[in-house]
Order: sequence, then structure tokens, then C-alpha cells
Amino acid sequence: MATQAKPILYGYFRSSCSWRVRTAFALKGIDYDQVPVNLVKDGGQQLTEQYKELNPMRQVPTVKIDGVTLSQSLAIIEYIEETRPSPPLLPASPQKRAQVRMICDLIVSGIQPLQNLYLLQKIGDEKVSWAQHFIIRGFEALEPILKQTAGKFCVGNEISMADVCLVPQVYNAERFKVDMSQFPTIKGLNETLLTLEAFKVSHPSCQPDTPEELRA
Ligand SMILES: O=C(O)/C=C\C(=O)CC(=O)CC(=O)O
Repeated sequence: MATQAKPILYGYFRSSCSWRVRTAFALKGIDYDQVPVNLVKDGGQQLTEQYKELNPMRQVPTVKIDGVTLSQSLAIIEYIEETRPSPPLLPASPQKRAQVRMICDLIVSGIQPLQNLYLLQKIGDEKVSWAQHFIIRGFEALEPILKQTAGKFCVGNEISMADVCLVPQVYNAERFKVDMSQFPTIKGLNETLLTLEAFKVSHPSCQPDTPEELRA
């Protein structure tokens, strides 16, 4: 597909939703520019009127691509998949595609929003135990699902959107000190995935806005 300008990703180094999109770009070999949106500095740059025009939910990521401005990481990744189909991030069979989407939704709707920055700021003092609770609750469901669906990756032996969603969620779990030894399937998949170049180059430890002390 002929594209004029490079896509622009408005994101934050350790936003798990931004990391999903960075990984999808990396897996597809798509060159893009990054504009950092610092979620904590000055009370949060995502809350400015200027950013709200790009993303009325005042969240990251936002992507400008092919003349459209898109938010919501899965909508962005589905768009990339439809316009740049190779290599595919969805399997060929409808059953496996549905399994990939089931795993994505479990993480994207069922876990991450319950531990995101905005919500935890509202929770206050109990934020760590709150985040742990919802990550553990979600992983208790995800572990037996992945036991059924996984091969080398989340669904069979082909990398998919499910893998793109899994790794950043495990990163958040570790940030909130969830004991991952209770989830051996998730833990094993995450370890395999982190060896892949696409996850390495998109990792929060090496983004343009990663603070010096958090760089690998
Ligand atoms: O503490 C910070 O530096 C601010 C925000 C984040 O890392 C990102 C999130 O809280 C949401 C998420 O990606 O799950």
C-alpha cells in the first residue's frame, strides 16, 4: 500500500497500550515517528486541551496514519492488520481468530482498564492491592485458556495480536509485584516472546521518552 508520510505514534514509554502498538509496528516492519505524551509530568500531558483534540478520551496511544487519527490500541492494530497484512497477526481459521480476539479482549477490557493510571489515581492508598487483585483475577482466567490454546505462542505456533497484548500486561503485573509463578503458562509464553526482536525494540526500557534511570 502506498503511504505518504510515516505514521506518528503519540504514546508513553511504559503505557502498556502504547507498547501493544509499538510491537505491532515492529512485527510488521513499519517505520514510524514517536511523539511522547508524559502521563505524569505537569499532572499529565494527556489532559491538555491540545491533546484532547487528538484523543477525546485523553489516553494514549493515538496514531496518525494514512490520513486518519485513531485511538484505542486494538482498533489501531486491526487497522494496521487490514492495510499491511504481512506478516499476519491473526490466524487463518475463524476458530483461532476468535480465540485470539477472546484473549485480547480479556486483557484489553477485562484487566488493563481496572489497573490503569486514571483509575488508580482515583483509588488512592489502596492502589497497589487493587491493581494486584484485578490482574490476578484476570490471569486466573487467562491461565487455563492459554493452556488450551497455546503452542509456542498464545494461540498455536504463530504470533498474533494476543501475544502483542500479553507481554505488556505481564510487565504491568511485575510492576505491581504479582507473583507470576502461579501462572506458569503465561510466564513461559512471556519469556519466549521477550526473546523476539519486536518485543525488545518496543520495550519500555528503550523508548525515546524512557528516563535515564529506567534504561536497560
Ligand atoms: O506510572 C506511570 O508512569 C504512568 C502511567 C503508566 O505507567 C501506564 C499505566 O498506568 C497504564 C497501563 O499501561 O496499564
